[in-house]
Amino acid sequence: MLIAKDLLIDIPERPSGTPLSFEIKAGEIWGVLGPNGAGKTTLLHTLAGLRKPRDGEVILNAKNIQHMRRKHVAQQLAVVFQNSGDGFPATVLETAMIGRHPFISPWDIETADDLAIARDALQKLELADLENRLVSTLSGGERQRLAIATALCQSPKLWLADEPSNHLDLKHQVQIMSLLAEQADAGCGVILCLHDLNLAAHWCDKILLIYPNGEACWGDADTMLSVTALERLYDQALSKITSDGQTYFVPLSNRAGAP
Ligand SMILES: Nc1ncnc2c1ncn2[C@@H]1O[C@H](COP(=O)(O)OP(=O)(O)OP(=O)(O)O)[C@@H](O)[C@H]1O
Repeated sequence: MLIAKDLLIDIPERPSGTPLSFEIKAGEIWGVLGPNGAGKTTLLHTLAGLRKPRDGEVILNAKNIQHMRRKHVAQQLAVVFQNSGDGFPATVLETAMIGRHPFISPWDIETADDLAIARDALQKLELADLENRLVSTLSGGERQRLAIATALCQSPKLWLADEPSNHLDLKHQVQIMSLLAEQADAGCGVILCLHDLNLAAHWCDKILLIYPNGEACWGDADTMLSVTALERLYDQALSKITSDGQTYFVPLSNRAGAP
């Protein structure tokens, strides 16, 4: 679905690091992990064709994404940004409908089907009651769910989401990750930037670790999520706990009584 071919992301004044060569296949969930500033967002935007790579290519369904029209890219791929600004004043429903724009001709307006898709997405994200509210009045978690509802309206084959659990309470974190897993089960490819190692351990099939010096490595989640690799990645001592067959990573601190 999406192939990175000898890809070097372009972070000004930083060495190029490891060329990235991997394929995100239908049904896979990839987690991108790394400390603040390592380049996760830059990688996601490069994979989405929003930033030019320093070198190499991103191939979306057999075409170089840099040579594709943005509308054609948006018909296949949705991006959930880390912080979606307000832009111009719009209601929740109007914002969700933006997800239908790649499928609407320049002189056409949204159809009843588009409206039904948007309302269905708002329902799934528990935002139906807020459809007439201005986005500027939403809480952080509601905005995040709206960003995901808008992406859902795009019916993407590929999801690129930058910290999709941002601002979400525990129930909604699980709900969003379940939704993304359902999308993967239905044949989508999913790539997520994550700070939560436990979400990564529970939901991701593949992991890409990206270091501030540009080094990177990737592979199956089981092998990538080792304490040694993660401690080096974050420069932070960790403990790994297994309970009911699930793996959890806990940061260690020196505070008395802390884990
Ligand atoms: N236009 C720019 N000029 C110079 N440096 C930039 C520019 N854009 C981004 N950077 C730097 O590139 C690095 C990677 O940023 P990026 O947002 O990709 O990191 P990240 O891994 O997503 O971080 P976080 O976990 O904090 O969200 C950062 O050090 C950032 O300051």
